[in-house]
Amino acid sequence: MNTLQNAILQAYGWNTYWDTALSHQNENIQRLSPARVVAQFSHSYNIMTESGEHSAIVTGKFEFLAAKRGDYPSVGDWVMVERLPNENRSVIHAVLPRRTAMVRKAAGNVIEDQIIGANLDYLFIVNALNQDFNVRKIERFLVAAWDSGAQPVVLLTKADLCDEPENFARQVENVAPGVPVHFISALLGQGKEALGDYLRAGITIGVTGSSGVGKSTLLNWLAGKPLQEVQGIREADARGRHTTTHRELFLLENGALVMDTPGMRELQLWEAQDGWEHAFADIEELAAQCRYRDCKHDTDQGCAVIEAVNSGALDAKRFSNYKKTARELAHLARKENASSLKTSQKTQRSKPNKSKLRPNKKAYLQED
Ligand SMILES: Nc1nc2c(ncn2[C@@H]2O[C@H](COP(=O)(O)OP(=O)(O)OP(=O)(O)O)[C@@H](O)[C@H]2O)c(=O)[nH]1
Ligand SMILES: [Zn+2]
Repeated sequence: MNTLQNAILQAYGWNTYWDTALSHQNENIQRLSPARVVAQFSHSYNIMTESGEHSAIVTGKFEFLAAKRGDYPSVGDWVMVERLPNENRSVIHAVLPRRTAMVRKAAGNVIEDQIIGANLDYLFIVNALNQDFNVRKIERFLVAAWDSGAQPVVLLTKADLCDEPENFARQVENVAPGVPVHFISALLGQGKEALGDYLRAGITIGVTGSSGVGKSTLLNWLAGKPLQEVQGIREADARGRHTTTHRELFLLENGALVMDTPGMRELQLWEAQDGWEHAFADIEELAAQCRYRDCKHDTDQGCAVIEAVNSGALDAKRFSNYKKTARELAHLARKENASSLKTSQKTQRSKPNKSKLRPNKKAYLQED
């Protein structure tokens, strides 16, 4: 069938990009049907197929071949499935290569990447215009956004509580040159028009920000109704009772898709070397002018960064956040090296790119 003509797949974001991506997969994968993951449970998924919502599990072979947590499907992924005849169930054979991915490194004894949202076009970074306003937090969410490949957009909510929002916007612009900043008041219903640029048919948007900044309020306001109720397709279960389908990817009336996963709500620290360099590009630029190439920016011995802090050209707080983030990333990197060393000693046969967190450009699991 022509997947580009299917109204459901199209509504969930299937387009020529994905059609081309699929054409690069092998024939066994091409024979399957595409579907998008709309919710994730511990051992199963809800997916949107060309004939509506199904529950799904991965095949035994998929499980066998999966080397790490990030190989498994995640909300927002396009998966290739076999639909079981006369049932609202499917089995997942493969994940199409992710266009963007929000990756969280779970720091435990073993570092495992966790995909908390796939194929986002935009990441809305939400911060409130009250005493919770925190430009350092925005900086860190930006690292995550740049690293994921999604385009960041800063939304300053609760604008009704603030007399001079422009002051706050300037602070954001200082740490995030070029990143759009918008004011929102869900209370007064202000600021929706500016979001029209992002909320377009087939575009997927993630929402992140600390607890209480107004994410749920924002999402419900954008949807026009409480989201879980909007999308909660009521289905009869075996006993004939009604249950509401759990969702983490929602289709709004204007055609945009919004992702609201528990993991994305409160991002921890990110494995995010690339994103970090991008978020602190100004400091990296200064660092290039330090006298010593391995300058740690601790003493002012020819250190261009310290010099900039002393002269006021660089905000001391921004510099301290830079150092703090650097230390945490270094700590995670050490842990990762230690754990991948352990794994390779244990198995002796190395699986490709095991410790690499960036998404592969090939489908995670290929049928033979
Ligand atoms: N004054 C004002 N209050 C708002 C606005 N948006 C949200 N709030 C309030 O802020 C509080 C927190 O809002 P939520 O939407 O629950 O925040 P959240 O970010 O979803 O919080 P978590 O669910 O903990 O992640 C609620 O009491 C909202 O009514 C706004 O635009 N103006
Ligand atoms: Zn230096």
